[in-house]
Amino acid sequence: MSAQESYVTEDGRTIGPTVMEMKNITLRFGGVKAITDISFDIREGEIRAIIGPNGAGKSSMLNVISGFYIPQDGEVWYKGEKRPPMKPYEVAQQGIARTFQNIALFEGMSVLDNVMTGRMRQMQSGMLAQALWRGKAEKEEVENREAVEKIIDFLEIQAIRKTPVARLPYGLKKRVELARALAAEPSILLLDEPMAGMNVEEKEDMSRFILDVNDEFGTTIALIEHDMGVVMDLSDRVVVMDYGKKIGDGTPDEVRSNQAVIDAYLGVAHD
Ligand SMILES: Nc1ncnc2c1ncn2[C@@H]1O[C@H](COP(=O)(O)OP(=O)(O)OP(=O)(O)O)[C@@H](O)[C@H]1O
Repeated sequence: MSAQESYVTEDGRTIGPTVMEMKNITLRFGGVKAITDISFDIREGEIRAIIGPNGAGKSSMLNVISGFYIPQDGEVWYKGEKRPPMKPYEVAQQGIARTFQNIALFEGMSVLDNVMTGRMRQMQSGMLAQALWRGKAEKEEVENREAVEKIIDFLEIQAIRKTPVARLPYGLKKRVELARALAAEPSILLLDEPMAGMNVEEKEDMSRFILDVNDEFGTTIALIEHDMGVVMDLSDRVVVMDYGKKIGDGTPDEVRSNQAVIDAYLGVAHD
């Protein structure tokens, strides 16, 4: 499949051309090489997982994609253009939203207000415009509320929309974080270990919501995950990292039968 071609998956979803490309990325922290010469692409509309054992470099890679880290070597290409070094907020403005492994919500604020903060990118009118031209600001406010309410409905969190986040159980907080990221209407949604710390039921719920988001909104999703099992049913393609290197890349079936991947997960010594 060429980078420009689209294809239809077995379950009838259309996967488009390449939207993001990591080319020969190397990232060091002092003497530690967290990522060594890794290349892979992300296609429009796909669910792309990056997996690997502890310390493999997954978080580092997610942080390169989201602009938190600038790699010493390599290039990030987005929508056909090489991305210059950017601040994380600039990357977010380009339509790349993320969630965090350790939930980063405003605990004292309600679910609704937390999700509203995800709309910052869409809020055009500044203070002056609001003062001079109330109509525009009001129209925007209505649009923002409508978009947020749609997401709240979609993720089935209506019942807790007024509840302060601090009072919610872990699994629901994760869902609120997903809602906030979605409120930005991202082209690419980055999920940092979305299932970490969840019980089986919460994992099943989160998997379903990730699939539904991808299906309903056509959002491209890249996620990192430690646990190989949970992503295999979810992902179209999987990158496998180990000790900062890419050791596998392909469909879940291809990756599952890759000997280097099996060895890495069984903890077989490497040279
Ligand atoms: N800020 C940092 N400073 C120094 N070394 C770091 C930093 N962040 C990561 N590393 C090192 O880079 C390597 C890759 O770490 P990274 O957190 O990216 O792996 P990971 O696959 O996400 O691991 P985990 O599954 O445990 O979260 C590790 O050796 C780690 O100690």
